[in-house]
Amino acid sequence: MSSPKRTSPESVRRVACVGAGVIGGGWVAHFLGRGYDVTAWDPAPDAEARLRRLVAAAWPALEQLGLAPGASPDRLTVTGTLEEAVADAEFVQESAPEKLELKRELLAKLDAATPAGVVIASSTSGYPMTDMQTAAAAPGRLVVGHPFNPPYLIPLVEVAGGERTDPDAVGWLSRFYECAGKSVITMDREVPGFIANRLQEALWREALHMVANGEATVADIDRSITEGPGLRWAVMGPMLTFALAGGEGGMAHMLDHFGPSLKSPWTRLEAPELDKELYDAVVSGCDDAADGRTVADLVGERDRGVIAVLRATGRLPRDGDA
Ligand SMILES: NC(=O)C1=CN([C@@H]2O[C@H](COP(=O)(O)OP(=O)(O)OC[C@H]3O[C@@H](n4cnc5c(N)ncnc54)[C@H](O)[C@@H]3O)[C@@H](O)[C@H]2O)C=CC1
Ligand SMILES: C[N+](C)(C)CC(=O)CC(=O)[O-]
Repeated sequence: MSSPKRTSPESVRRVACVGAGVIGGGWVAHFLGRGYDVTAWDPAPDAEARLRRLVAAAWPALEQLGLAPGASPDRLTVTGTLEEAVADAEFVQESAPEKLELKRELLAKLDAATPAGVVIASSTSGYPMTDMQTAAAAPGRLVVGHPFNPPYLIPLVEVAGGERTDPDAVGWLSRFYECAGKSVITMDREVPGFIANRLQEALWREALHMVANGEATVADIDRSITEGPGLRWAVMGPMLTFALAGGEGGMAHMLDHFGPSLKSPWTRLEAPELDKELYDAVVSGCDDAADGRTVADLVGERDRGVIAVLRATGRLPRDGDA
């Protein structure tokens, strides 16, 4: 079967956003800031007013991030029907409520209304595309593109196809998001919750246990992250952060020293077996991620980054402040 003709990711100019709440509206703001023409459709009676307020509120942040030439909120058209929104689209982003049956029906409708070949992405927070593409006539162009709130500020988007998704559509979507200024993780298989939401949910689950047991207050939970590991995570992910906990010995020393604590009652989730395969994958993964940077380089980078985050969040005076 030959691949359908679609505009190259670099040449896309017209984007449609279907569902314009918190995330759909955030996508609209992002694409407008990047200089695209955006059409949007949402069935709620107050959707257009809400969307235009969201875009206006986001615009100062978009200006600070740097607008693309010609970018303007005036390039947003809110349509009266789903069909009008997607009629000329070169890419469609679906951000309707997280209900499986609704997504199935909506993706099938979008597939029927969108020009052949055009890729349709779903913002779903966790449904595998295999479960959502069942009713579509052309499921090959349906891909998950999971953003983070707000999509105009948080760079990450996770891309994953379903069993019936055409691999070319996955590759196209990843490249398109890169052209649109996103930081993309392309997954080669479906994992419910993708990568980041699985990590977030593990933390969230532990937090809820502690609140339910009266072991920590909601404020304790939040401060334990914003004044603790969260500051480092903005600079370096949990893997390299813990590699630095091993000092000059890096992740291997960290695992030898603290690996056995995986089995401690620190977590209420079941721990994986720290066998040799996992040990080696984590150690060599950290070496790859360091990409030639020494421990001293990484320590300097982390420290400068954490100080910048402390300044940016007003916990340290900014350069030039009295
Ligand atoms: N809120 C968040 O932090 C994140 C949400 N997501 C995902 O984004 C999607 C949208 O979530 P939110 O924006 O938070 O929800 P929301 O409730 O803020 O917005 C949903 C919008 O969809 C509209 N809608 C209702 N039925 C529709 C239909 N049949 N077709 C098109 N639009 C319809 C609603 O009027 C509403 O404006 C969900 O799949 C969610 O899992 C993804 C990342 C983060
Ligand atoms: C709460 N949530 C599961 C909808 C969050 C996300 O999906 C991503 C985010 O913005 O953290």
